[in-house]
Amino acid sequence: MRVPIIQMSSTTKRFGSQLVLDGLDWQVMPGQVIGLLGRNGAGKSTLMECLLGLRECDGGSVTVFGEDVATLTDTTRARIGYVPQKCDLFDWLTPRQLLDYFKSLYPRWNDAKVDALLGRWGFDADKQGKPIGKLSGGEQQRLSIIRALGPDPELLILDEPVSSLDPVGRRDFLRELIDSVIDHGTTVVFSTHILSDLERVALDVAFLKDGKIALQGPLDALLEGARRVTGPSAVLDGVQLAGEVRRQRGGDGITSVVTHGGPPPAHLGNAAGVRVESLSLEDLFIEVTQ
Ligand SMILES: Nc1ncnc2c1ncn2[C@@H]1O[C@H](COP(=O)(O)OP(=O)(O)OP(=O)(O)O)[C@@H](O)[C@H]1O
Repeated sequence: MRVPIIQMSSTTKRFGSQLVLDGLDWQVMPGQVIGLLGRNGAGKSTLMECLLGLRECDGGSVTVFGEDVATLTDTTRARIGYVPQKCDLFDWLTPRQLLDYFKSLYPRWNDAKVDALLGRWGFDADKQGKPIGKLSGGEQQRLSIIRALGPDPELLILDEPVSSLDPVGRRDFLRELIDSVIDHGTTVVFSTHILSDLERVALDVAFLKDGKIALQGPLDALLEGARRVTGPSAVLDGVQLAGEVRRQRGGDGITSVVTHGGPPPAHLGNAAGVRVESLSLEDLFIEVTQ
């Protein structure tokens, strides 16, 4: 039996009176590559911090590699790579000193990969000797990614890893992710607002809404099945479509239904006044997170 790498059960997290994670249930299986989507403030970073044990939850349980995150062993921590949304690097160290420091903390460290990435991502000798605080935001983000990849993690958690990167940096990062991370069976959870990046990399997408995973599935299947069916309320009301995401009845007698279950039955699709449109990932994002 395959055991989930991440298991969140009835996970709750509040900040004061604000409920951010609301009894969230989520499983991530070995080798899954999941794009985590949600509006600003939906709780993606909070979810990631909770699943890494960096934030204490208020209720429920979170296990990673079968261990309670509140008491993760060093051995298990060493199997996880994390790129936070805000760079958490030590400003006064140089990139080389930072990487040497992290190398000393991990039982396994891939020098060849780190050196190759430093070379390919513009860290010449000068830059490797410059205090991190004096690097640009994008350079710091690249370094944060290299640091996370150094120990060849089995689980990689990426919180908007490309937000400061220029298009070339994003392309380089995505290539690295596809060629040497995903192809090696690493389990990846990453959040991004750049949907075109996600379409290149993610095999699955999960939408976070109202503190829960509102919808999750293989990206291809979701896109293949996503439709907006609009038509007279008299025709659409009372008919439940497969995979309904949202249903809206306008005051003008028109009902709009968003589904991820493919086209509606032919008799409905061909009914007078009924229009069926395929949806892009952006459309689906807007509809699911509305
Ligand atoms: N330390 C904190 N103290 C109080 N509120 C917090 C804290 N961290 C996050 N929040 C609140 O929790 C909510 C979720 O924040 P979070 O950063 O997890 O969202 P997000 O989905 O990652 O957003 P974005 O897409 O903008 O990065 C927000 O409303 C935020 O204001």
